[in-house]
Amino acid sequence: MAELRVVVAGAGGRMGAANIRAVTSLAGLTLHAAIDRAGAPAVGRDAGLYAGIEPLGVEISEDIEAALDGADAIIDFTAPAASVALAQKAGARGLIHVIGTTGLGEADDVAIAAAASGARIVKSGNFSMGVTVLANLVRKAAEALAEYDIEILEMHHSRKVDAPSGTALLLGQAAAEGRDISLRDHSVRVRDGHTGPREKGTIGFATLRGGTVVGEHSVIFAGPSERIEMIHRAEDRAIFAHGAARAALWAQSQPNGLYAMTDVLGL
Ligand SMILES: NC(=O)C1=CN([C@@H]2O[C@H](COP(=O)(O)OP(=O)(O)OC[C@H]3O[C@@H](n4cnc5c(N)ncnc54)[C@H](OP(=O)(O)O)[C@@H]3O)[C@@H](O)[C@H]2O)C=CC1
Ligand SMILES: O=C(O)C1=N[C@H](C(=O)O)C[C@H](O)C1
Repeated sequence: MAELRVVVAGAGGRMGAANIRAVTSLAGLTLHAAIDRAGAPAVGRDAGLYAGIEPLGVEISEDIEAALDGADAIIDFTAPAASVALAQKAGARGLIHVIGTTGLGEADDVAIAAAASGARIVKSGNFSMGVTVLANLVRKAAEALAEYDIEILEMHHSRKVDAPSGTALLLGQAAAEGRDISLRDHSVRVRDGHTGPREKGTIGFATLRGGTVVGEHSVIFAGPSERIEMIHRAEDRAIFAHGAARAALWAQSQPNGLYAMTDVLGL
């Protein structure tokens, strides 16, 4: 099979750099173009040098349409509005679109699902193998421990702009599926002041921010006289970038549609 020609979106960002390193180091992919927000400081810089590796001769560009000409796939860890716009372009051109962006609203999700009629879109709040497997374990534990209270705690670096994290919501969704309830109707995202006792059957979220933490998530099942804690600690952004690259390669042999990382891993 020919090498997959990948456009890395958000090339000037933390994940953009990790994605450039992954795409240029893994077999089966080639860096076709790198793009960033119009006017961003990375625009005009060599994508390799910006990502801390050797020069690649690929300049980070703000011209999205030119970048997509001749491309097969977009790996996109940017911002919600940018990801929706890229999904629509991927749909119009029949591309593969891997979306790692978090903080998407309901309208964004609807627009991305609509774009997937013309594209192969793989979207996940976390592209690591560890979290994808953890979500399956959480679903099973939530079902088996039907009476236990579920709390999800996450900590990320001080530059993160959305909360709860996409991963916390993904794990919450897995727990809700295990309980056969709607996460939207059962989640408690903030506690402050005189809250009263915990409402039975809810899924609580707590958010910590600070320093350079790549990403830590705990799912706590608290029952009578015992507690189970499932913890994932991300140590390097390469785990997300490698998962995204794997998703792009997997999507090559799929029909148009919207997929999750569980589909990629066959879970
Ligand atoms: N699903 C997963 O596995 C993971 C998801 N993420 C998510 O990925 C996203 C990015 O994270 P991170 O790299 O840390 O954030 P950064 O802020 O470091 O990077 C985001 C990049 O996207 C750029 N950008 C913003 N708007 C546009 C646009 N319209 N077109 C092109 N580029 C744009 C930003 O430019 P500028 O700064 O100039 O605005 C920046 O370079 C977040 O939503 C984060 O939560 C992160 C890690 C793993
Ligand atoms: O913004 C980040 O950094 C991360 N975002 C994702 C999330 O919101 O869960 C994934 C990872 O935890 C890092």
